[in-house]
Amino acid sequence: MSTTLHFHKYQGTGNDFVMLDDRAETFDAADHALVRHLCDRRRGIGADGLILLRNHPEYDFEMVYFNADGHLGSMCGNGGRCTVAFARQLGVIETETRFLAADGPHEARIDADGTVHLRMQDVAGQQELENLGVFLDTGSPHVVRLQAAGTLAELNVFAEGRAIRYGELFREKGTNINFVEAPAAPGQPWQVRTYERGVEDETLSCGTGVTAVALAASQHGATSPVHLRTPGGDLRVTFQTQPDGSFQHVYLIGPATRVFEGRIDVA
Ligand SMILES: N[C@H](CCC[C@H](N)C(=O)O)C(=O)O
Repeated sequence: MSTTLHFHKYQGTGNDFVMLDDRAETFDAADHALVRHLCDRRRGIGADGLILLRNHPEYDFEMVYFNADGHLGSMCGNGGRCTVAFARQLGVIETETRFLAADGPHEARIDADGTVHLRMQDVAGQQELENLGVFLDTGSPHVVRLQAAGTLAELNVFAEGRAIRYGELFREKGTNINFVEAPAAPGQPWQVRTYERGVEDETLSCGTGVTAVALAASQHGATSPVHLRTPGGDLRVTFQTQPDGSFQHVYLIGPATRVFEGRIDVA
């Protein structure tokens, strides 16, 4: 007997997600094949990831994020903003919230124009990687690699990202890789293109990725707020740098848009 699954589709700067209202906890989170199918752009709905919104006894809701490969991911910044917008659409929250995600509690608020300010976890610091760039954990693992001026648009992010993700350093757990070009003139944004683990391809934008880029950019003279431009749109990151090199009060700020809702047949 086939059943239908009611879903919503959201996107934040072009990073897109299937959102399921799973407050009744009927979705089997161990069904990786189903998540993969729903995220399939030819046979399913199509998305970079899938998110369950669930009830939680101590928070407004819990966000359970899966990568498009069907496996539970770590934190997703664009998905986090979309989940906040979805929670408001469902009437679970109004304009401010405290919710739980894979990397711990998050606070967020929604502006009148729909912009979501999402507080990220404090970040302990960054690690130098020889001949590669820096590594930071912003809820998900990220390499930040600075590119020479004028080279980002032509870069083969898929091939270069894949080589690092499956290279010796990261093969086992994988990593996301952000390729970055510094602003050509003051007031212009940092440009970012990201290869995402779990999607195993370039996505139009990655929220934890631009967060990592903004923090890394502070070592190259960038000050909060940092403006970032991804192929899918613009984001802002604000933060405070501590004397020990850690980062606190980290916020990812940007849009979260509902695109459509529908039903899909599932076996
Ligand atoms: N797109 C997400 C990142 C998902 C993280 C995932 N790709 C992983 O590390 O497994 C974001 O906006 O932060």
